[in-house]
Amino acid sequence: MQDTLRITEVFYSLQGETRTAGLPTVFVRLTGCPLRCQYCDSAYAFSGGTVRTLDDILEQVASYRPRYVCVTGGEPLAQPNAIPLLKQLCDAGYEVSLETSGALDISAVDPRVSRVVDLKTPGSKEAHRNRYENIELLTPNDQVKFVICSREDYDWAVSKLIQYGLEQRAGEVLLSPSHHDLSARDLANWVVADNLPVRLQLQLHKYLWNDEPGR
Ligand SMILES: C[S@@+](CC[C@H](N)C(=O)[O-])C[C@H]1O[C@@H](n2cnc3c(N)ncnc32)[C@H](O)[C@@H]1O
Ligand SMILES: Nc1nc2[nH]cc(C(=O)O)c2c(=O)[nH]1
Ligand code: SF4
Ligand SMILES: [Mg+2]
Repeated sequence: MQDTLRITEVFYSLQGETRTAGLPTVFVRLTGCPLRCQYCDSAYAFSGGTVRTLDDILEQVASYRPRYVCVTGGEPLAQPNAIPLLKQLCDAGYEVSLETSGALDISAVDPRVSRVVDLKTPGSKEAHRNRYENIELLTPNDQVKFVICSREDYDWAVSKLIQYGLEQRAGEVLLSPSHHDLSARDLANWVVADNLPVRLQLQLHKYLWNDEPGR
């Protein structure tokens, strides 16, 4: 029996988020998530999907001849075979990133992978799922993200930034407005007013293609 994963979609687009925003990237979206963030834009990946072998997934990724590959979901780390998938993508020579909720242990992820760890804010309604042990594992190859729904979420994110010295641990600290909840302009103005050591990130793909799946 070959290793398999349940997959919602594999597609080639422009990375809309994180430090590689704007770069052509293949996305591998794994099916299923144990969280239910109130803002989730990928709820179509909670169920369904197709069971595929790792070899089959790697073959489709290779067909696009990409430089960057992003493994996302759903929650990728909810499937144990996400770990060998990430390793094999690195072995194939891609620059690999992983989008994760931060609710599951990130320690087994190949160190070549840039782990994008979302610290869930109170506005997500899933902040009780944060696994704070993950913070100690972060390296400059990793990124921490806060999706901000309100001024209260922003103040909470600033307190976590200071409490854990996040900008010393991770290569990037990203603040993203929750799409439909908060204007990017308000968040931008708060970041400048407070002179924060963070990067504002917008979801570029939503400006380009709205909220279509597969983009
Ligand atoms: C769909 S999740 C999949 C990976 C993983 N489950 C996680 O939450 O990181 C990918 C990223 O999109 C973010 N996201 C989801 N819905 C969003 C929204 N409405 N506005 C801004 N970011 C959103 C998540 O917070 C997460 O950082
Ligand atoms: N273009 C594009 N960039 C993305 N970056 C992270 C995404 C995600 O859903 O995790 C995503 C996505 O869905 N589309
Ligand atoms: S953890 Fe990620 S995929 Fe799961 S509900 Fe939250 S944003 Fe959506
Ligand atoms: Mg998305």
